[in-house]
Amino acid sequence: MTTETLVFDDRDMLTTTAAARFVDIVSRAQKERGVASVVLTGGSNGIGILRALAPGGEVDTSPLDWSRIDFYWGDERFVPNDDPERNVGQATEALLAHVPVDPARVHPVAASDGPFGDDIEAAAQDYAAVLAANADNGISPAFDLHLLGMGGEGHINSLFPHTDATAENVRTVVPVENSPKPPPRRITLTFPALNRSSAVWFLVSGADKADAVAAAHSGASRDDWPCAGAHGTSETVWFLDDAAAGKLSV
Ligand SMILES: O=C(O)[C@H](O)[C@@H](O)[C@H](O)[C@H](O)COP(=O)(O)O
Repeated sequence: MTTETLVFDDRDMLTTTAAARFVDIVSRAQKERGVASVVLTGGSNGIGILRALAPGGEVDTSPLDWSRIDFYWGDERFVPNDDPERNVGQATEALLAHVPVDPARVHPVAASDGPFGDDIEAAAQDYAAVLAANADNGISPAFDLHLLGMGGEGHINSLFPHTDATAENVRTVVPVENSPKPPPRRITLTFPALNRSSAVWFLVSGADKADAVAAAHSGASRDDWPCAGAHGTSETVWFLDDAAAGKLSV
């Protein structure tokens, strides 16, 4: 397993470089196995990479077959389907509506007005079942790529410091009822699901993230800094801008 830390002058270079490497990793997986699996994330950089991949964006996506990618989400806000806070809505607007994906391979988390209504536990269990149904081990897929944004206190997906979701070691998907960051109700993949990914990429910009980046690079505990607990089985890559890298010792 390799860990790489790449530092860019600005956020556009960060997302464009990550988008180009997305094309490489996904097209390689498609050559090897036919189908690739990617876990998407929200936040400005998580959506920024999708914009760079969209038609008219900065990156040549011709090596990719969009119809042979399974798309999952690392977390989702448990709000109505048409709420602009839904990560799936933002990803659809940025990319998925503009490329020929296979709708059967797009796996959104249920919304609060979806088939399980307001029952967040049932919705989380349903997403765990979706993962299990698509997994070689019957539990969780070995995703080719899991994208992550990160908050200033080190949260990734909806795994916040000192919470049950961050401590979870068995379930692959859990509900979060009182997220410190609004909206309070979310559904998130946990470390057992995240850490089965082949590649885990952090897309992080801004000086307010510098403490968390430094903590993760110096072996902090995942309970204090959840970002410190995320690793790909083949690679972990930190895509940082200068400001986010500001507290790394070189
Ligand atoms: O669910 C959320 O509230 C956000 O999606 C959040 O988790 C976001 O991904 C990070 O805070 C990074 O955001 P930026 O990329 O905008 O810094």
